[in-house]
Amino acid sequence: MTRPTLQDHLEGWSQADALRRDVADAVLALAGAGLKISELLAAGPLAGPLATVRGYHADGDSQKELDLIADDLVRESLAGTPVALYGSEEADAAVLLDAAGTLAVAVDPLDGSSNIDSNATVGTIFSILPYAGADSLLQPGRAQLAAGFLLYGPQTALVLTVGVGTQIYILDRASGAFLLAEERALVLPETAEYAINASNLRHWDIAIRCYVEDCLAGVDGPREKDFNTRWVASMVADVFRILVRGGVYLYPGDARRGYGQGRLRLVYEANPVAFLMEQAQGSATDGRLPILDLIPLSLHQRVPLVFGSRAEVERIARYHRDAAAMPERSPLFARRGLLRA
Ligand SMILES: O=P(O)(O)OC[C@H]1O[C@](O)(COP(=O)(O)O)[C@@H](O)[C@@H]1O
Ligand SMILES: [Mg+2]
Ligand SMILES: [Mg+2]
Repeated sequence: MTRPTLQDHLEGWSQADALRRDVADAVLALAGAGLKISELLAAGPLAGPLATVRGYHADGDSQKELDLIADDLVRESLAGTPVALYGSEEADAAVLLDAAGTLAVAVDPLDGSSNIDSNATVGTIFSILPYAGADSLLQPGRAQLAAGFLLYGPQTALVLTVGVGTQIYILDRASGAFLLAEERALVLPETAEYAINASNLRHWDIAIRCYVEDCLAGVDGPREKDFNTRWVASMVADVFRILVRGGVYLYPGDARRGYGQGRLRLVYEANPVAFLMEQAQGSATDGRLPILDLIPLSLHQRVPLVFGSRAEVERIARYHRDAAAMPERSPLFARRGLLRA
C-alpha cells in the first residue's frame, strides 16, 4: 500500500492558494525540526546532558537543556519560511523573523520535559495563525490556520489539522518522510478512561473532586461503570492516546500558589490541542467556555484545560456550571463519598 507523504497531502490541500502554501511550508519546516529533535531523544544521554536544568521561567518552571535546544532547532527551521512572528514557550516575548511573512507561529518546543531522562514520550506542539502585527499570537484559537504536534515515542508521529479533520502521520525512518497513517482521527464520544495528576487532589475545586470521585466509585457510584486512570505527565502522549481510543484529560486550576489557572498555556498548548480535538469530533473547555473561544490576554497565560471525549468534557463543564448536576450532592452518594474533604 502506498501511503501519501505529508508533503503530498499538504500539496493536495494547498493547490494554488498562496496562504495555504505558506502554511504547508511552515508545517514541513516544523516536521524537519521534529526529525532532528527525535534523533536527539533517541540518542538520549549519548547526545549530552539533555535533562540538565539550564534556567527558569519567570513563573518558576525549569528550562532543561533539550527545551532550549529544541527551541533553537524550531526557530532555525522556520527562518526562510513565510513565518513572520515566532513565539516560544521558552522565551518571554515573540520574535520577528520576517516582517514580510504571512504567518505567526506559537510553539511549545518540548512538551512533557519532566520525562526527558525517563525515556518516555515527549513532543513539540505548534499553532499557526495569520500574521497581523505584533499581537498576532493573541488571536483566539478559532483563528488558527493549522495546529499539531510531533510526538517522540516508539514511533515519531506528526498529528496535524489544517481545518479538514485531524490527520496522523508516522515518520518512515528509511526515507525520512512522514507517511499518512490516519486520515480522519476520531475521538470516541464516550469513554471510561480519564487522565489527571491525582497528587493534586487536595487542591482541586469541588466540581473536579466530584467528577473524579464519581469515576473512582466505579460500578458502585453514580456513573455505574468502572473507570481506568492514565497519566503520562506528557500532555502530547495523552492527546495521542485520546485520539486513538478516547478518554478525557484534565489539568484544572487548583489552590496551589500560581496554579489558579492550572498549568497549561493557552497560546502554546491549549489552543492547538483544542483545534485538533474539535477537528476529531472531541472537545476542549476551560470548564466554562470552549477553549477556542477564549481571547488570550498575554502570551504565557495559563488556562484550566479539559479535553477529549465529548460526553465527559460536557459532563465536567456541567459540574462547573451547575452544582446541582454533581451526583456528589445527592444524599445517597454522599454517604459513599471516597474523597470528602
Ligand atoms: O508535572 P505535572 O504537574 O503532572 O504536569 C504535567 C503536565 O505538564 C506538562 O508537562 C506541561 O508541559 P511542559 O513540559 O512543556 O512544561 C504537560 O505535558 C503535562 O501533562
Ligand atoms: Mg508543554
Ligand atoms: Mg515545554
